[in-house]
Amino acid sequence: MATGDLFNSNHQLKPQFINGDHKSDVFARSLSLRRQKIAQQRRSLPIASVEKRLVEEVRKNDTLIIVGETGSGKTTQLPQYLYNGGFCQNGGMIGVTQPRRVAAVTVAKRVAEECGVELGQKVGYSIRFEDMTSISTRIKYMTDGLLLREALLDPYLKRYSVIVVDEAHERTVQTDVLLGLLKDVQKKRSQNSIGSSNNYDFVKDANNVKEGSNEVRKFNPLKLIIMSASLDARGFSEYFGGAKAVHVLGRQFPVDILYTAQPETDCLDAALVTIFQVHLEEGPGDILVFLSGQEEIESIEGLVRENIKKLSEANQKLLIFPLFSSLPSEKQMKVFTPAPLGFRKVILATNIAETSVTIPGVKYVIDPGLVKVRSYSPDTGIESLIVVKTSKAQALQRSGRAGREGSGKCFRLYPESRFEGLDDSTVPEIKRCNLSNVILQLSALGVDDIIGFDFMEKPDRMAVIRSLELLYLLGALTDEKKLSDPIGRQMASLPLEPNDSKALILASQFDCLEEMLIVVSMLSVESIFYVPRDKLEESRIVIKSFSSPEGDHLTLVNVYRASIEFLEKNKTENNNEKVEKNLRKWCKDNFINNRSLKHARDIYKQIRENVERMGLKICSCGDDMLQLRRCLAASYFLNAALKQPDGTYRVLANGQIAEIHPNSGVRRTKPECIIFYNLVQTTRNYVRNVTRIDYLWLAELAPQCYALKDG
Ligand SMILES: Nc1ncnc2c1ncn2[C@@H]1O[C@H](COP(=O)(O)OP(=O)(O)OP(=O)(O)O)[C@@H](O)[C@H]1O
Repeated sequence: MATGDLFNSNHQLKPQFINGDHKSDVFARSLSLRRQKIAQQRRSLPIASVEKRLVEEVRKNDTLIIVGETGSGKTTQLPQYLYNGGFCQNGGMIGVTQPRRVAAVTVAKRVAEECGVELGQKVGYSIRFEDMTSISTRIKYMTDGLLLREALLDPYLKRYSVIVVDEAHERTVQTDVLLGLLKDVQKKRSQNSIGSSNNYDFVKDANNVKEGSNEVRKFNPLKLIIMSASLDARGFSEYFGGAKAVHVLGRQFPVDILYTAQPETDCLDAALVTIFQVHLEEGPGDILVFLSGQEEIESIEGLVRENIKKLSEANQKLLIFPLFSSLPSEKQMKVFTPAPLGFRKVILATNIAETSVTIPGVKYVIDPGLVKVRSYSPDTGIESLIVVKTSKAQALQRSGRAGREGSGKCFRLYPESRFEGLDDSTVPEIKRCNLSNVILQLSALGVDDIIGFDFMEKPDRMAVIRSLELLYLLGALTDEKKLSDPIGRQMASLPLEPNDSKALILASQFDCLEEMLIVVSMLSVESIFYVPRDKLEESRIVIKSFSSPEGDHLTLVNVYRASIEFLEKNKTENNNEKVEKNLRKWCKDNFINNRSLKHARDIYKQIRENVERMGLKICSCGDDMLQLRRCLAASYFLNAALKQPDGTYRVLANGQIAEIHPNSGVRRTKPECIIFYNLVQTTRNYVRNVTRIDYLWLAELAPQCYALKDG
């Protein structure tokens, strides 16, 4: 490896001496030490002893199922073995899908480091709104949803010689759709194969045949690998026509599993007690706690902070890091930085840290055994999040996060008898979610018969019908259930939920696309406002200055505009770092989550590029937001609700009763008729992100839904 490569690598090291000529020497030496350590770690992984055999199996089988213990090295090593085994010759790529963004990003970083290359070159990642790849990328980690999107532009996925579907046991809705699609792509590619499966010489011209041309396409066969630590190998093998399954035996380090003697009634309290028990009684090592959501994480965070203060000074060296999906990625990445010497990290995470992720330093896992999942009722059309028990597969993945760099311990906050009673695997998401996005994407891929699509497990018929109805009402599907042109096609090309895509398309007709881009971007991130517990009253007054009496969507526009105005004013600074610093202060003073706002700005930029490419007219409605409200009514008409005499709201489309969420700016004024962005079900039904509309607009702007019923 050339020295230049070493210096380009994406390492975390900092030289210890920084004066004089020693600087680069010391730097190179510590880098070389780290590389030696990594090489040695790689060699000691259980999967290393079967490298040759695995490559051979992939050569011999077009589809292979690989089951191996957590931490055995599947995710990080297999793609490198295949690369070295010649599967990327002449431009083919190895694509590895992950159910979660954080895993795709962190694993890509690690593999780039292991290969000694700069991230984004030979090894890269691609997730929604973030592409870290280049033409040189050969090993690409990505979310399963992203590969689905790629299939829209490249139905034969011809850039890929191998696709690895990692953590397939999670059975996210995207994984399930992807599996059906990959099966089909694989069949089509082998029918038009340029040679045997052993031949991995990509024939350039054959792979560059234009879509839709009459030329005979010739492709390399697509190698497909399905991988997990806790897989129902038989089910997957049957689905793939008796595909071969191989097991990688052994784990690198043992993990002790401990259970409670009795069931715990208060899981949060049990988690809190266990955190301090580990901190005060166990040896060095970081703690990873699995919690069901942001709310639980924030409440435990507060409690841990309070309790730390009660400890002796020597014991106060405990650092807390939250980790959940709506946390901006820079903040998520902080979790992966080692704690300073003498400190212990406690990471409070949702199940985004459950699979594939290695958090350096973690030795202890605390698992209350609960997880928040999507649940969908085809009867009401309401999608909600509910907390359920994990499956055995999930419990296994969680304990697998300890013991990655040495032996570990996992504290399950329930008795062993409960573990025995858990389901083996999680109910596939496709059985419990709104399918409109999936159907839209499949329609764009030419799959019109959703019920007949080769799913590993069929979705609920009623859920399919509901989603078809929604897409039809949005104008995305024709009477024949085919993708409409241009609306449906345009909607499918945007990386958003169907409702949001439709809102953008309509907004260009309502001359408020500029504002709708802001609304959709701001709604794509969670919690634009950040309110510390001890400043509730002060924050309320400040936030009110952005607040629009007409509704929360408009408030979001106000916040965004104010931040842009602030940035414009500071432009003269000519110093980006200073501008960013000023903006951070501005956000802090205004109780705005700086990271969320930045994230929203990035998303805005990307969707704006998308709609520009589609040729939509971008106009601003200025200060008169009437058009924006009308456009919201025209797009989110199924989320319209009317005030009831008791102050609650009745959702017109399905009769559900809900209250306006306490965080909404119109909770007090209670408009007669509202449009909301989402309905969440906790102990009560709450509608969030609410804006006032005129009831009469519904029949005018959404006659397909309201003219007959209420006209
Ligand atoms: N970012 C990292 N920092 C330090 N070590 C890492 C990192 N990523 C991976 N490793 C090491 O490589 C080992 C193998 O990780 P890998 O993700 O390939 O395993 P896996 O078999 O895919 O596990 P899982 O099923 O849990 O995803 C880990 O146990 C750890 O020792």
